[in-house]
Amino acid sequence: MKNLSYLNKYILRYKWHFLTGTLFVAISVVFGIYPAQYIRLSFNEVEKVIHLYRSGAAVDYHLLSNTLLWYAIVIIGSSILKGAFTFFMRQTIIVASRRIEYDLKNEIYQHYQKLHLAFYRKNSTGDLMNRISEDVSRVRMYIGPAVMYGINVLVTLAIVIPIMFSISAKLTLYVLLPLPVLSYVIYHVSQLINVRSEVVQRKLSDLSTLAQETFSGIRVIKAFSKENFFAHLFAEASDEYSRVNEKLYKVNAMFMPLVMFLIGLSTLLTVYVGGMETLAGRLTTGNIAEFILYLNMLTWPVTSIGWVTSIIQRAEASQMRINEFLHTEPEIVNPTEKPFEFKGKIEFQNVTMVYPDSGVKALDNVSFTIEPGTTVGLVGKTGSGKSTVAALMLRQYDPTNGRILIDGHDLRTINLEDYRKNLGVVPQDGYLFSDTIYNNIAFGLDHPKDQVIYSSAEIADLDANIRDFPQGYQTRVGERGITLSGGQKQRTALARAIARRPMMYILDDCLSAVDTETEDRILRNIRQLTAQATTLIISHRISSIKDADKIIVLDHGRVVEQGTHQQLIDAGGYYAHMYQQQVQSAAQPVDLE
Ligand SMILES: Nc1ncnc2c1ncn2[C@@H]1O[C@H](COP(=O)(O)OP(=O)(O)OP(=O)(O)O)[C@@H](O)[C@H]1O
Repeated sequence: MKNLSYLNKYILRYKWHFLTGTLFVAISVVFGIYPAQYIRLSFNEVEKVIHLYRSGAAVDYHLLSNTLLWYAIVIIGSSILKGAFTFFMRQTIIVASRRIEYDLKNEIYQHYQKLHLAFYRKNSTGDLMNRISEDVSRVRMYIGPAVMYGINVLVTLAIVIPIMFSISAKLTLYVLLPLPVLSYVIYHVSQLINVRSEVVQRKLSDLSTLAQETFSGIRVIKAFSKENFFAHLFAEASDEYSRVNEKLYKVNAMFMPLVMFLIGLSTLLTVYVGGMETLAGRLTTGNIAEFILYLNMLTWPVTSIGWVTSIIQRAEASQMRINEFLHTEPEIVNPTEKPFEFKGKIEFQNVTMVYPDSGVKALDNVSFTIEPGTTVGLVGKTGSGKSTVAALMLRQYDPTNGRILIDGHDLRTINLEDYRKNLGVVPQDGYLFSDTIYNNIAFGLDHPKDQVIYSSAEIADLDANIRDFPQGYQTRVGERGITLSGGQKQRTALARAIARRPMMYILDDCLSAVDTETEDRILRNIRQLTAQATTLIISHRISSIKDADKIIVLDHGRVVEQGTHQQLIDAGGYYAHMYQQQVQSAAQPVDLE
């Protein structure tokens, strides 16, 4: 219960729901008692009349039928009221549990949003999804049904058992004897059902993951003629799923017969012991009928003790997993609310970056300066640390050593939101949302205007392409939408950054799928748009950065050279060699043999 105590704040928030719910439970139990008592009275009335008849005395049948009719009305009326209050009980407690489920999901989701990128690398998407859906559902079972039936058990036992004892302590003890056994058995069967359901759930999720992978990778599967292989994998996974499902059905099938057997045993004991007591003159036949009804009232609550216990155990395990995420502190938080106006100067001072999860040293003692309004090229071979520079500039990670100054202030001390608002970032993999092209370009804007969206697409050399689509800017991309070409995707991601009219562009190899001519045109367009904007172009293609005011050359995480294209060519070092290689391979005739 230690982990579940986290939910107390929510239970307190909805305390009135729970308090009125408890009251409704009590009222419904009280109304459940009347039918039992009036059944006893009816039996006693009929027994009295039988005695009178046998003794030859006059019998007032009219009075008897009136009395029985009146009892019947009370029995039906209280049953209806019991039903009504059970309905109110569900409306309060179950509704509160649904609201708590909603609040908890939102809390987890908002917390996810605050967490740093390393957290997302450590935990799989499936795990994140499971905690917000599966685990929260299990926790809801505790707040809703478990609390409701828990209250029901307590109230029913507290009201019914004293009444039973007041009639016959002996009969009560005999009748209650099988009930703890019932509860214990239900607990074990429920545990078994839970364990097997979890296995079924896991197999189902394996099956869905396989199906999802197949659909996402269908092009590769077809290209490699692997359809039969995947069909075979799917059949195997399906067989496994139905095998574990059969095992679950077996325990499920045991559940009801077991309950019925134990309830039957209790009823048998009531009739037998009650009959003996009636013969001894200590009870009436009405009492036996009354006891059978009390027994019916107790059966479900006592059964539910086992069920509720197993729900609580599962909820505890789920809440533990949820708490583990909720207690993960975001490593990068906005340090201040003080407004920050970014002018465009960035300075890396002896920056070293070792990724905490992989231990890879991506940058080693890197120093450089980017002056406001200039265009800087960052070039290097694959894996040399270029994207890491961009990630550090965005403060997606903090450097292991050294510091990054933004207009002279340490990046760790400035208002992150204000700073990031001024950046137009186009990552290597410019993710697009399953939405219209228009909305994808407008993503970073609070109040998008058509003119800004269209002009941004024009600057990214995309407008003509979009207008060729039958639905133009309203064309949907991604799932259930059209498939954009690699270059179109990259240019849409670029238009999204341009639409913000940022102070600084960080273009991380984002035009690799676009031909060099178009790339030149786009970069010229950006320069024309904002002369004051600072631009960092990351590329392994020298043609993309050769016109930059400054070029920084990275190799194995170290800055090996800095200067303009001409200076670096003249120096005849690493850059000049790289340039030579790229020029040669571009000029190489393609061997068609
Ligand atoms: N999030 C991360 N966690 C752990 N290691 C990482 C992470 N990102 C990059 N690395 C590692 O850091 C090194 C530098 O990677 P980085 O992406 O910065 O290189 P790059 O120059 O941008 O390469 P490319 O041109 O192929 O994109 C690589 O060895 C990479 O495996």
